[in-house]
Amino acid sequence: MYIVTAEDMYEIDRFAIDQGGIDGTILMENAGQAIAKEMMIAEEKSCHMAILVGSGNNGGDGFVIARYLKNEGYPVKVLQLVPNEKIKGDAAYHKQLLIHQKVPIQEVLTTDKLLECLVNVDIVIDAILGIGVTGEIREPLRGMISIINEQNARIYSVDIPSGLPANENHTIDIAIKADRTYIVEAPKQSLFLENTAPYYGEWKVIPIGIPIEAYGMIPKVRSWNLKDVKVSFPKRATFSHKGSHGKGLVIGGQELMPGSVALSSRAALKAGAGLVTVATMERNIPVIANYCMEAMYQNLSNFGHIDLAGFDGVAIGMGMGRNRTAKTFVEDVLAQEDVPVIIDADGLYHLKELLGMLQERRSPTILTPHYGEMAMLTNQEIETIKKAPFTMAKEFAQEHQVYLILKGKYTIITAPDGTQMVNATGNAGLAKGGTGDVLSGILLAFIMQHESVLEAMNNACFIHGMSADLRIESGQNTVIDLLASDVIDGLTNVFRTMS
Ligand SMILES: NC(=O)C1=CN([C@@H]2O[C@H](COP(=O)(O)OP(=O)(O)OC[C@H]3O[C@@H](n4cnc5c(N)ncnc54)[C@H](O)[C@@H]3O)[C@@H](O)[C@H]2O)[C@@H](O)CC1
Ligand SMILES: Nc1ncnc2c1ncn2[C@@H]1O[C@H](COP(=O)(O)OP(=O)(O)O)[C@@H](O)[C@H]1O
Ligand SMILES: [K+]
Repeated sequence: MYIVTAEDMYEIDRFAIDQGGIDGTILMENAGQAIAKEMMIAEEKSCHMAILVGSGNNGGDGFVIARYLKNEGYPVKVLQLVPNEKIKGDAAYHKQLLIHQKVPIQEVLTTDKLLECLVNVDIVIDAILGIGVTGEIREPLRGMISIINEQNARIYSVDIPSGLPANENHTIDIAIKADRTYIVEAPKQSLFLENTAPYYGEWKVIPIGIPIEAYGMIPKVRSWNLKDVKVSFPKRATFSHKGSHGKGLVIGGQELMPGSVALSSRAALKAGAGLVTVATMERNIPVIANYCMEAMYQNLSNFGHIDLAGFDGVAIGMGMGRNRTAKTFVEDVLAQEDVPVIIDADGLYHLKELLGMLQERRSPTILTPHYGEMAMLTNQEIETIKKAPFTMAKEFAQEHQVYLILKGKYTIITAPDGTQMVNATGNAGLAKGGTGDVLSGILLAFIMQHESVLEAMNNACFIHGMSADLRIESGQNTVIDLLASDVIDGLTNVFRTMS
């Protein structure tokens, strides 16, 4: 599933029409028909539906939906919120089909009239504005959107809640607050942003018959799914030995934070790493070993140099602390260019002063900031990152030539060439200390076992979230009591589904 901007979507449509020879009216028919069918599954025939249409192609989808619902015997009324002369092109074609079918279309041009029309309506189908919205929402639509949001009726939006921008880095003016959105063909960026996602309500993507080649025209942003994981997940060879599965080093865990590296190292082993060594403070070793007795230990009490020779991957920074000596380790590790390095948590704090070293590295560097850490690394406000996470992540990864995992409800994974993936697994149970440490451990195991770093990152994020999801779905945990250690234990159930 590709994730698009409004401009990408228009380009894809154009390709389908110009190169694929599919008429725009057919795409509109496909969209409207498929959405109407979804509505028929979701709603009883006794429901009173009002289909609200605007001037563009989004309104055109609305005319098609009305035709199919009416045909099936649903009591629908079509409210056209713009004057007749504004309905043009493909939308006008589908309006005409509706007229042929003797479906009345009411012109509703004032908020008062709209209020009258919405009395006794159970369901509003919002086909007012799509991805073509620009600037501030103008009257009378502005007032109308406000009124619609105040109704008790359930609201189903077509493609995007009307008024909401499709792209990141736009200010929300006023928009429909949908209960459910039927997204036409491909999710738009705003579906994945904290401030805009809630407007969509539940959502479903409706394919409309665009040829797959059309996606070759746009920058690749895709969501990673279980099928992708199954294809790319490495098989464990029957004659393998512990050396075949990677020798990983976990560095971190200052005196008051032994749990962090304990979680990372145990997660790495549970995720299949062959051998894991933990470099941490001497006093912490017995505590950590109690939780992860399969790991080996190195004493970090004397800050200085750690020789990475012989290791296939390193994860550094979890619970490492922010004192200056800890920074020397990050610097030391980055300078040893031949080993892939994952930098997390306090390691990112120290990295802030070492960003210049990143471009020089010959092996992959993987950074795993959450939004707060990303703001720190880029000298931006958290709100700025939240508003444009795709762009911020891409610019950073390309500038510093790093792999970047921007962690959140939707995690954005970016390669140094700007390729982006979105991971949607995981739930609010993960919003708790230690879950990021677990992700670092899984990542360490996977980068040592996958040929492609990007696939390793995608699979690590997917599986980390899936483990949390399965714990909740199976009833072993709730989103309240889920612990980072439960996510590690849950890996068994995830790997069971991989074969
Ligand atoms: N071939 C295609 O392009 C297809 C498009 N589809 C639908 O078409 C939609 C995009 O169509 P359009 O490009 O016509 O865009 P819209 O349907 O969003 O309509 C844009 C129109 O809305 C009005 N408008 C824009 N900003 C406004 C504002 N701030 N205040 C008040 N009015 C404003 C203007 O009259 C503008 O021309 C998609 O969201 C999707 O629903 C689907 O039918 C599938 C095929
Ligand atoms: N609401 C949420 N829904 C889904 N995943 C979440 C949510 N909150 C956090 N996560 C995931 O949990 C992890 C938290 O990482 P992080 O903030 O670094 O935790 P810590 O540093 O405490 O270990 C990330 O993988 C993030 O994507
Ligand atoms: K809409």
